[in-house]
Amino acid sequence: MSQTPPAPTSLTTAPPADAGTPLPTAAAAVRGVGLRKTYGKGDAQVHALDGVDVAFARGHFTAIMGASGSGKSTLLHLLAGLDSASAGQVYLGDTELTSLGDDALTELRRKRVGFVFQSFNLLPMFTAEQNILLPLELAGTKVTPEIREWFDLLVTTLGLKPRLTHRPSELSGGQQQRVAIARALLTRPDVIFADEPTGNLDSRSGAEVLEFLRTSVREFGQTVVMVTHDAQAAAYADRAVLVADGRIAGDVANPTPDVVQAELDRLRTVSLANPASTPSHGIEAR
Ligand SMILES: Nc1ncnc2c1ncn2[C@@H]1O[C@H](COP(=O)(O)OP(=O)(O)OP(=O)(O)O)[C@@H](O)[C@H]1O
Repeated sequence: MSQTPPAPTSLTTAPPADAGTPLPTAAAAVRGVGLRKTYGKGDAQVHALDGVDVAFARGHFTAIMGASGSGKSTLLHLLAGLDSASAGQVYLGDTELTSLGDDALTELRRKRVGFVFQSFNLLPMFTAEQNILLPLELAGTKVTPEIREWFDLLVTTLGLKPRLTHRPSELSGGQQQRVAIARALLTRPDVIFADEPTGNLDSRSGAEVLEFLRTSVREFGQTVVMVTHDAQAAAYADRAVLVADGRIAGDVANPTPDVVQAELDRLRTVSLANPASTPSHGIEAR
C-alpha cells in the first residue's frame, strides 16, 4: 500500500519540560502530568521518565518517538495504566488512574483502553473471530446486533472476513496484527495504545497496519497513541512527540519522514555533544 504522508508540515520544538510545557487541556483523551518513573536504587538508578507533561487530543493519531532507551515504552505503559508512575498523574479523560484500585484499573483497561503490541498477543487456540470477540467475552458482554454490525464493519474494513475461522498460526503476521487491531477497536475504547505495532512486519504489511490505524482515526474517530522508532511509520500520524532522556524534547505537527528524522538526528547530536545530560541512558540511533 503506498504511503501518502499528510501535508502541510510544520515543526515546533517544545521547550524543555522544566521550562513549562503547555498544560494539558480538558479535551485530551489521555494526559500525563509531572510523570516520573525511576527504576532501581543508588548507582543503578535509572530515571526512565524525568518530569513529563503531555496530552493527546481525542480523535488524533500521535506517534511517540525517540532513541532506544529514551523512555517511549515507559511513557506508553504509564499512560495505558499497565504500570504505575513513581510520581505524577495520568488522566484518561477525567479519570485519574493513580487513584484507582486494582479492580477498577483492570476494568478501565478492559473497557476504555485498547492495546496493540509488536508481538500481536493473540491466543493460539482461538480463531480470528474468537480472538476479536475476546474482550466482550472477558467482560461478560452479550454480542448485540449493534455489536455484530460494528464487528462486521471492522472485519470488512480490515480485510479479515475470509480469515475469521483461521487460527493465528494460519495467518500471516500482517493478518495477525489486523486481528489484534480489530480486537482493540471492538470495545470502541477511549484510546488505543500501540507499541511498535509494525516491528515484526515486512514493510508492505506494516504500511497496511499503519493505514488501518489511520483509518480508525479518520473514519471511526478513534484516538491512537503509537510508539515507534520508524520515521516512515510516524508519518502516518497527525503528530509526533519526541522523547529524549525521559523528557519531552520535541513536538512535530503533520510529520513527514524527513522532518522526523531531522528531529531525531538533532536530539542525537545534542545528546552526543552533552553526554553529562544523559547519565543513565545510552542513546543510539534506531
Ligand atoms: N524494568 C526496568 N528495570 C530497570 N530499568 C528499566 C526497566 N524498564 C526500562 N528501564 C530503563 O528505562 C529506560 C527507558 O526504557 P524504555 O523501555 O521506556 O525505553 P524505549 O525508548 O521504549 O526504548 P526502546 O526503543 O529500546 O524500546 C532505559 O534506560 C531502560 O533501560
